[in-house]
Amino acid sequence: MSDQLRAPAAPAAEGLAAPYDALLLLSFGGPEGPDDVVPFLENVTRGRGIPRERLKEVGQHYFGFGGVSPINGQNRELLDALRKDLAEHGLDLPVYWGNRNWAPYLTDVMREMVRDGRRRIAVLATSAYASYSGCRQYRENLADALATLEEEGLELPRVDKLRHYFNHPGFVQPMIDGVLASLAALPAEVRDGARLAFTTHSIPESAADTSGPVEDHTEGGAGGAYVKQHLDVARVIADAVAAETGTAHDWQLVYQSRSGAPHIPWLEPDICDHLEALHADGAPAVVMVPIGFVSDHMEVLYDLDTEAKAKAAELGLPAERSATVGADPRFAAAVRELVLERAARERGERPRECWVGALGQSHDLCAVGCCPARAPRPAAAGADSPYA
Ligand SMILES: CC1=C(CCC(=O)O)c2cc3nc(cc4[nH]c(cc5[nH]c(cc1n2)c(C)c5CCC(=O)O)c(CCC(=O)O)c4C)C(CCC(=O)O)=C3C
Ligand SMILES: [Fe+2]
Repeated sequence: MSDQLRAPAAPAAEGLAAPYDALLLLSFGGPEGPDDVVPFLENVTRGRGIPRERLKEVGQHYFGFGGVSPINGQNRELLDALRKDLAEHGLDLPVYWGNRNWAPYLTDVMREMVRDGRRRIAVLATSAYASYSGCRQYRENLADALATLEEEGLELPRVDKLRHYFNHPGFVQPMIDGVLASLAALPAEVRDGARLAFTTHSIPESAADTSGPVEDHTEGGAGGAYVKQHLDVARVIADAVAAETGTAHDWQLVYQSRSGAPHIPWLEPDICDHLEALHADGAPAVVMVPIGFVSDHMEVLYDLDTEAKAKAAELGLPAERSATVGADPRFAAAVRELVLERAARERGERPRECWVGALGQSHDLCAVGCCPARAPRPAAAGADSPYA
């Protein structure tokens, strides 16, 4: 474990949540039974041009698990962990939960918050990195919800989206422990030679290139913030694992869960192709580390635990999948710290920065042009927000 990771929590953790009077957990949503699957996929893909074949295939992933996505259960566990952590720290901050694609829907929850008298809302999205899907799209969802409340004549609350937490120690440390546990679960004779395959959601190369602040967008498709942030986290985890085990495991960042039309380039290599390459290279074992996912989403249960594990078995390659952060108490504590440090900055104070790796602390407010959409739409909680 590096010294940086041992660092105590930011002093902001002792502060108050003012000006915030509520915390909103903003997530993707998922089906809770077979009848939900098709309407859920229609919600996800409305206007996004995903081929029918791909939708049928993804529907089968959900039906294979009884039509139930793990994501809502994971969010309920996280809510419990957050409420427990806040209560233990004497913070009387109500926590709400709303989704982009399934009940409880964001707009309904925001309406409830307004009726409960909430005026200033801190928002935690269940996506740790910069990208259109993981950041701006949530900001568009917030703007849509505010627009609806405005039409209904309600007084609008102010919403602030908490910064990207990919490099927060409370997000990274549980994953380091997860990798150590997966290495320990491998047969002793292949453990030292095991490779680490860090995985995240593939996105279109064009979306990757334009992810993050404009000054981060690089010429020639070398990748914007999305790839840089994942590489940073992967390096921190690999270094910490090497320090703990005394063995430097070769590692690579690879991708999973590609959708979209085949002629459009998405980030590669895919995890299954990577497993073949590792096998051909004589790797004795692999640990798959889903750093791109906050909890065990369907992408983790199907694309890694089902499909990639089957590929590894076919190759005779011992493979483990390490744990996602989920409702780890250290992550719940990190969320509290994110709220309190932002609250302190909103009050004009300068709380100590809290991050690991090489990229530094992420911005509070997305600048104009950050993670642009293909077709520009209003987005809240950024420099280009039409709302206060
Ligand atoms: C970067 C990223 C994250 C990580 C950040 C974050 O966590 O937000 C993420 C999360 C998720 N994606 C999810 C599900 C789906 N994503 C799809 C489609 C797409 N995802 C994309 C990107 C991402 N997605 C993209 C560029 C598309 C193409 C269409 C488009 O441009 O929008 C489709 C359509 C079918 C398909 O094509 O796969 C489904 C069903 C679920 C729920 C899983 C569960 O039920 O547990 C979660 C958490
Ligand atoms: Fe997705």
